[in-house]
Amino acid sequence: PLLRIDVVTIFPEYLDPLRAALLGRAIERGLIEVNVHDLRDWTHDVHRAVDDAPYGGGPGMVMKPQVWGDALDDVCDEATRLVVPTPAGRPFTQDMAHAYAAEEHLVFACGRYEGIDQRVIEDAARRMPVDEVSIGDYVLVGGEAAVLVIVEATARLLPGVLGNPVSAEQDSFSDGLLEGPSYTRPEVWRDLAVPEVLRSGNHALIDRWRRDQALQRTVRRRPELLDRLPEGSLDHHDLAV
Ligand SMILES: OB(O)c1ccc2cc[nH]c2c1
Repeated sequence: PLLRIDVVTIFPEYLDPLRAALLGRAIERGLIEVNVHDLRDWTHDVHRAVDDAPYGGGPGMVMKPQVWGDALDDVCDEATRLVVPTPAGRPFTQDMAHAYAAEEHLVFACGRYEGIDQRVIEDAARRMPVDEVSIGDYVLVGGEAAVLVIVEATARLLPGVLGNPVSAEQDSFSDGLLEGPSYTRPEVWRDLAVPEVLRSGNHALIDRWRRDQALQRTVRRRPELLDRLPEGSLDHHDLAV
């Protein structure tokens, strides 16, 4: 496969959606290999315990290092990049999705409770690249949903996974602006008409209109993205928006 993915979790069924739809077909076609492992297969006790009380006190439980260490010893190999979703992680971005799409083997460690004993990450980092990654400024109950997001954003960049190949430059966020509105038939729907310009056939005008819409939307919803635009990417038309 172009990319091998292993996921370690106490809720393997949470990753079933990876086998549906487009990604499912890419797996069937051998473009991507996805293996999901139940962390409890590496527990040592009759209770199959994966968590314990936190040193220093505080609420909740922490996931045991021994269990994670044994699991990652079996699942990771020389080509692995280990990805650990956590609210305390580096923000996951489209650039990181491209970097992950270029990897050979990704292993995702899904935390639950208050997270995984930090020594698991420290120990792994002695042998392989490790990324602690956040998919956004909100807190989930576990890393599994974050893995679904990261895998989808990464796999769609692989050649052959999507029907129409994703041209990176057409991808939203690639010109640094948000995508503007899209329309299809009928021309009028619930007394709402499609903007005239889109039916004009004047493609220079249409491109200009679309860029204006993208700019206006970005100014309104994500003004901070404008600071990150490469120098000179806004022309005098844009600045008039
Ligand atoms: O919001 B998150 O990205 C996230 C990731 C992992 C865990 C583990 C316990 N809560 C979590 C939240």
